[in-house]
Amino acid sequence: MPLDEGGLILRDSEASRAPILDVRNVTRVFGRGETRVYALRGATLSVGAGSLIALKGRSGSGKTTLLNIMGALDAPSEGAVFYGGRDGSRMSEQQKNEMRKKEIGLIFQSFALVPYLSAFENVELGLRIAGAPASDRKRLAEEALSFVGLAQRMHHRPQELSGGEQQRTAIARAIAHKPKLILADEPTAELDSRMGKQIIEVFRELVGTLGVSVVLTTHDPHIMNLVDQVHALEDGRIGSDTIKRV
Ligand SMILES: Nc1ncnc2c1ncn2[C@@H]1O[C@H](COP(=O)(O)OP(=O)(O)OP(=O)(O)O)[C@@H](O)[C@H]1O
Repeated sequence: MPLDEGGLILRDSEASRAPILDVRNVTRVFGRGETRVYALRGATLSVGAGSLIALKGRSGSGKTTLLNIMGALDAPSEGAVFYGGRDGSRMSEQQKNEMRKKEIGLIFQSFALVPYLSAFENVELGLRIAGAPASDRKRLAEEALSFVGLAQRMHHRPQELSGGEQQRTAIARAIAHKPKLILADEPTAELDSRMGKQIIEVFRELVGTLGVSVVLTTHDPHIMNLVDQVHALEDGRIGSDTIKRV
């Protein structure tokens, strides 16, 4: 019987059946008194293995807050989050850090690449932070950059790459350590529609070939047509117009 890091004992069948991420009735409140803001009010979402999911919603609807909680960068005020069956509230900060480094890949809108490092060096730095052994880093970085179609451009710095290539470098950095879950906050917002579509194709291939799950936020209706599920956030709730395509 596997003993998970949070100390919960799971039966084999339960462990394999558990969604990779389960957000249950999560409320997140910021501030106190008159400045109190409910960023999430009872949001529930389950992410199965190998799914490509979009979160949509107007500005301030709680998308980034939900993504941060999914990535264990933030914790709910009420409700529960289970990471692969592990109850987040029973995990220490160190356990969450380890999980984040090994099991989750984060991609931000602004790419967050180090400007004076090449694409390869940016990905290698990410692997170093994730604790990948030195002997594996070169191979893993090259594999990830080839996967996103940057084998020929990996020794260029971000400023010598197009917006789409920079975003693909950020994806390579997020996938190089082979996480189970990728969380991407508006990954296509700064790209034109053709490049945005290419990025979704990279995610689609990750989901199809490696069984990774991707949750992204977007305002773009074209992107929503390309994913498996679209969940609408409205005033901190996951609304009834959730569309499921699978
Ligand atoms: N650290 C914080 N302190 C106080 N209020 C916050 C904090 N983070 C978010 N909020 C508030 O919570 C609400 C939800 O914010 P969030 O960033 O999750 O929305 P969003 O849907 O991602 O918006 P956008 O599309 O503009 O990025 C907003 O009203 C925001 O002002």
